[in-house]
Amino acid sequence: MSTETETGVARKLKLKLKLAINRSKSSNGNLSVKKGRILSGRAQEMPTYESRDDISVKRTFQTSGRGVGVKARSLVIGEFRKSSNLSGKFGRKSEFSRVGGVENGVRKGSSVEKSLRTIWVPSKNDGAGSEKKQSRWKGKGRSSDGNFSQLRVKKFNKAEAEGLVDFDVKNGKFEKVEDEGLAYRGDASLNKDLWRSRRKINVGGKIGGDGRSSEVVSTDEPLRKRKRIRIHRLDVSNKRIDDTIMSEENTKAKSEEADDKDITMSRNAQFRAIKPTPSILSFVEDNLLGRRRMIELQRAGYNINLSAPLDNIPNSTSTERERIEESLFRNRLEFYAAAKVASSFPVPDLPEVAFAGRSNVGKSSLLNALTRQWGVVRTSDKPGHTRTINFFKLGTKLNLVDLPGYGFAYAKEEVKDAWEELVKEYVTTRSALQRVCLLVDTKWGMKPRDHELIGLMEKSQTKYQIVLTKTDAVPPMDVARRAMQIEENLKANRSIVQPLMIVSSRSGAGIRCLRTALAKISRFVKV
Ligand SMILES: Nc1nc2c(ncn2[C@@H]2O[C@H](COP(=O)(O)OP(=O)(O)OP(=O)(O)O)[C@@H](O)[C@H]2O)c(=O)[nH]1
Ligand SMILES: [Mg+2]
Repeated sequence: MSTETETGVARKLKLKLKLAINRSKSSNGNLSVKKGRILSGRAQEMPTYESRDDISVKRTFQTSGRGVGVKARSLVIGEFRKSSNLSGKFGRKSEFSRVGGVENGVRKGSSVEKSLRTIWVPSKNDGAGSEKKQSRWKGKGRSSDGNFSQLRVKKFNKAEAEGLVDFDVKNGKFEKVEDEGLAYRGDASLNKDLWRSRRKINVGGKIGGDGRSSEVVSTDEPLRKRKRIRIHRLDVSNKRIDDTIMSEENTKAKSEEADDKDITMSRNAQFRAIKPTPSILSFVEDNLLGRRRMIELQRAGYNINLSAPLDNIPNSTSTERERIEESLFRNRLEFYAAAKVASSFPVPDLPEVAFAGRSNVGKSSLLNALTRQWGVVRTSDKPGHTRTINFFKLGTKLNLVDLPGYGFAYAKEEVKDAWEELVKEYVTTRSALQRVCLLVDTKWGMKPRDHELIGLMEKSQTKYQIVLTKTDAVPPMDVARRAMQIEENLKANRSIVQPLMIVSSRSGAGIRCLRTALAKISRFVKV
C-alpha cells in the first residue's frame, strides 16, 4: 500500500471512529443485551477498519431491570473478524488491562443511559498500552495517523476519568454479523472467565487470578436475595424450617402473627403436625400399610402376582394363596335379603356386623376382601351404588350387612335422605346388630355426617369400630396420622370399640387383623 493510500485510510478510519464514539456517547440507551448477545442498537453502526491496528476494543453494556449488578452487566470484548467490508482485524487479541476503578455510577446505576459506554483501549498484551509501544505508536501516528492516536488516548483518558470498569478476560471474541451489529458468539469459556473475575471482585475487592490488575474495586453491588419459605411456627413436620434469615417481609409477617393470637393453622398444617404414637407407627410398618412400592412387598416375602397380596402369609413358598386363617371367613358369603324400608328387615337370627360409611368409601369392597369372594357384593367407582340394606350370611354363625352410603352420591336428594334415614334406623334399632364397622376414607378423614351417625350410635349404645379404608392410596405416615387423629377425637366416646382398624381392600393390608376382630363376635355373642 502506498503512503498516500495509507494516509487516506487513516483519515477515513479516524472519521468513522469519531463518529462511532460520538454515537455511543450520545445514544447510550439504544443497546439491549441478553445472554451475551446484542439484540439491537447502535452497535450496528460500528466503524469498519481497513488497516490492522494494535488496538483492542472494550465495550461495557448495562441492561436495566432484574439483577442489576454483576449479571446484568455484560462485558463484550474481542476482535472483529474479517468480513466483506472489513479489510483487517480489529485488535490482535482481546486481552485487556484495567483502565480505571469502578465508579458507583456504572455499577450501581440501573439506567442504561449512565452505564453504556464504548471506549477504545490500547491493549497491554499487544504492547499498545505499554509505555514503550505507546510512544512508538504515537510517533508513528504523527506521520500517518497521529490525530487518530491522540484522539484515542484522549478518549481513553476521558473514560478513565469517568471510572469505567475493565476486566481482564482472555480471548473474548466479536464477530461482525452482516449489518446486524455486533454479535457475541457465546464463548462459554469467556463467560466463565467473566463470571469468575467478577466474583473475585465481589469477594476480595481485587481482581485476582487471571486478572492483570490488583487494584481495589468497590464492591457495593447488591447481593442476590435468597428464596425463603414461610412455614407456620407450629408446623413441625416440615424440615425446611428457615428461622435464620429474617427478611423485612418475614419480620413483618411474624409480628402480624404475634398480634393476631387467634390465628388458626390450616387443616392441612394441623394434620401434618400430628405426631402418631410409636405403637401406631409400628402397626403401620408391620402391616405394610400405606402406599408401598411393589419391590417393598416383594422383599417382605409377599407374592405380588396375587390380587391383594398382603392378605397372605408372608414368605409362603406356595404360588397359591394360603387359606384364610379364620375359619368363619372361609364360609360362603350368601346374599339373603335386601331392605329399602325398616319393615322389610329380615328376622334377626344371627349376630350381625354392619358396614356403614360415606358413599364410595369401600364398604362393599371390604365385604369381598374379608371373604375373598370378589364379585359376590357388587361394587362401583360411582358413589351411591348400594341403594338398599343388603344382608349376607357367612355360614351359620354371622351375618354381614352392607349398608347404603351417605353423603355425596349420584342420586336425588330425597332418595339419599331416605337411605340415610334407613341407615340411622337400622343402627339404632336393630337388636341383632353386634357391631357397626364405620368406614372412613384415610385420605379424607371423618366428615360431619360420620360424626352425626356416631352421635346416634352413642345414644343408642350401639357398638361401633372405626375402620380406615383405602390406605394404599396415601403415604404410610399419613395413614398413621389419620389413625392418631381419629383416636384422639373419639377417645371420650363410650360405645367405640378399640383399637381402630386400618385396612386396604386392594392391597389386602390389615384385612387379617379385621377378620380376627370380627371372628371374636361370632364366637362369643349369641342372639
Ligand atoms: N385404592 C383403593 N380403592 C378401593 C379400595 N376399596 C374400594 N376401592 C374402590 O372404591 C370404589 C368404591 O368401592 P365400593 O366398595 O363400591 O364403595 P361403597 O362404599 O360400597 O360405595 P356405595 O355403595 O356407593 O356406598 C371402587 O371403585 C373400589 O374399587 C381400597 O382399599 N383401595
Ligand atoms: Mg356399596
